[in-house]
Amino acid sequence: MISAYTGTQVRAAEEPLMAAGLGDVLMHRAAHGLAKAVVHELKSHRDRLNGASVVVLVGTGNNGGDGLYAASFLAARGMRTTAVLTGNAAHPAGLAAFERAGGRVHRLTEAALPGLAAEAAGADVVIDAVLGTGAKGGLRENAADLVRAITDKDRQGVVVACDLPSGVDADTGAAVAPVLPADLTVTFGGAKAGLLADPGADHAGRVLIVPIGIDEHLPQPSLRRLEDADIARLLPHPARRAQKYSRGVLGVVAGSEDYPGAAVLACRGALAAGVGMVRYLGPPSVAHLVRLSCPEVVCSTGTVAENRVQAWLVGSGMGPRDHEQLTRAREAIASDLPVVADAGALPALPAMLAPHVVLTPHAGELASLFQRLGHGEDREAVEAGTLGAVRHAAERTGATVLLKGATTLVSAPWGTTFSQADGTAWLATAGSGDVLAGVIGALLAQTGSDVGRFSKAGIAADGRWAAIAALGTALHGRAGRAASEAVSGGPITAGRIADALPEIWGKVSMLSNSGAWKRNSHSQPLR
Ligand SMILES: NC(=O)C1=CN([C@@H]2O[C@H](COP(=O)(O)OP(=O)(O)OC[C@H]3O[C@@H](n4cnc5c(N)ncnc54)[C@H](OP(=O)(O)O)[C@@H]3O)[C@@H](O)[C@H]2O)[C@@H](O)CC1
Ligand SMILES: Nc1ncnc2c1ncn2[C@@H]1O[C@H](COP(=O)(O)OP(=O)(O)O)[C@@H](O)[C@H]1O
Ligand SMILES: [K+]
Repeated sequence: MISAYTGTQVRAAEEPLMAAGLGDVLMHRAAHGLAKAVVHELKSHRDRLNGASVVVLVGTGNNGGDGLYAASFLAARGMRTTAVLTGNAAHPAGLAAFERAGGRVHRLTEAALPGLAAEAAGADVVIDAVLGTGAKGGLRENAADLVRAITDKDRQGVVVACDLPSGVDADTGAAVAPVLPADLTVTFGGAKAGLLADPGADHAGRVLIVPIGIDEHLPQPSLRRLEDADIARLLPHPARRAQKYSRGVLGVVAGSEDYPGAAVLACRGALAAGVGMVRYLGPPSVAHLVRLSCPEVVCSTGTVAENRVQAWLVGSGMGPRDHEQLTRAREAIASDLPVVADAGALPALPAMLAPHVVLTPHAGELASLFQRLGHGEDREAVEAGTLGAVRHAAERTGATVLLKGATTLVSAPWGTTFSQADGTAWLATAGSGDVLAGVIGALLAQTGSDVGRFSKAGIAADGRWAAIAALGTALHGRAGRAASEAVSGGPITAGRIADALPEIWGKVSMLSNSGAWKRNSHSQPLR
């Protein structure tokens, strides 16, 4: 599991060590980690480190100090290093170390700007050490002009951000332009939440976490990301004496005369994600198509209450005129069972929901939801601050909210938040969200009542709905990537995501099963 923290949390964790006089030690650890990462980047791009050119953009605070110390280590290894001081001061000890190591120092003035921008654009590495966790707002004046000038040029080398790209908010991921987009962000003490939420994640590139010895002082993370080992631990496996009902039944209320395909894709997603059975409720023409496409699905009639299931999926491919389906959706939401409420169900929600109801809007749908709730956040505002938006929506509705996008965020109403970025942009294809809703529905049906599975992984009972939604997102993303890789990185259709999912499930599960497999391979076969 990747844990991420707000800037304030990390600074508070540094506090006891600072008070013990270890501030310099922390900074040296950070700077060493940054320098090592730069060397690693350089080695993957060129044969010799000697003579490589490094330009470090330096701010007035400790972030600039990290950059200067890191650059001094690089200068000592024979690299041509230039520091551009963007403010009227710089970390004194860091600057002295840099000058001792033979680095060149330039102050950023209007006159010097074009030349320095050209040097940065031509450098093998640019280190962005202008602003870190202490920043308020975006880059000021000259520094902003310099970043614009560098961005406008054809760059040769890589950009490495020190702690976070300057202009990105460490807590929220909101960004104030201009931001120099990084290929790699080297972050200290713990990942900053803003690196795992868009638009911050857009600017961060790859993220490397450098430990600086503050782990024991870090609080509960503000944001988490499931990795392969977590997925392996959380995925359900049928007990030896399982039968289809004990494995979980998902009721699907989706599709309409206008969008029958959504029902099919939701069912395919659910079937691929290991559910014991899918029961479909909907118009006869859609049920006919579902039967033809997925003969495994049992099509039922009657009300929601008349159909026994462990979880519901409602809303995919439904419109405002699909009254019978909307009635079913409302009944499912009012039941005490876990529910995924997707697409067409979102406008039909009651004012107050509970965490076992998982809403799955994209940014546009979340903006519409806010407008119905009397809040002014439009789509642009949601996209400019996805983490704030998803948390606000969860608090306002009482539901678990999953905001879809390149980075998908899931928030429980009291703040357990997950960020998953497992997929590929090829997932942005019609029907992809229907498959995701099916996958999450299937996982709710299988694991919703299994509180122990999540508590063993450190996830509180009330946070498990968000964890299940994150788990589904992680599988969906990985399946999309695998489907695209199967066609050499080419485009995919939504159905392919479902087709690729069982193998992804199997491969990831082998991580947790490997111990048992080893034991089995040593045991004698029965004769
Ligand atoms: N604690 C430690 O020992 C460790 C800290 N570490 C490192 O320290 C970083 C945090 O350092 P920090 O607190 O000095 O803040 P930082 O992000 O450098 O910026 C604040 C400075 O910039 C200025 N400024 C503010 N806003 C601005 C703007 N919009 N545009 C321009 N300038 C602006 C503001 O001055 P002002 O002009 O407002 O008076 C202030 O001087 C952290 O991210 C990590 O890299 C690591 O080494 C681990 C050990
Ligand atoms: N650029 C992207 N990179 C990765 N995943 C994406 C990207 N854009 C969309 N997705 C994912 O694709 C799915 C699209 O869902 P949705 O917008 O509901 O599509 P539809 O309504 O057509 O089914 C979501 O899971 C979303 O997170
Ligand atoms: K920075």
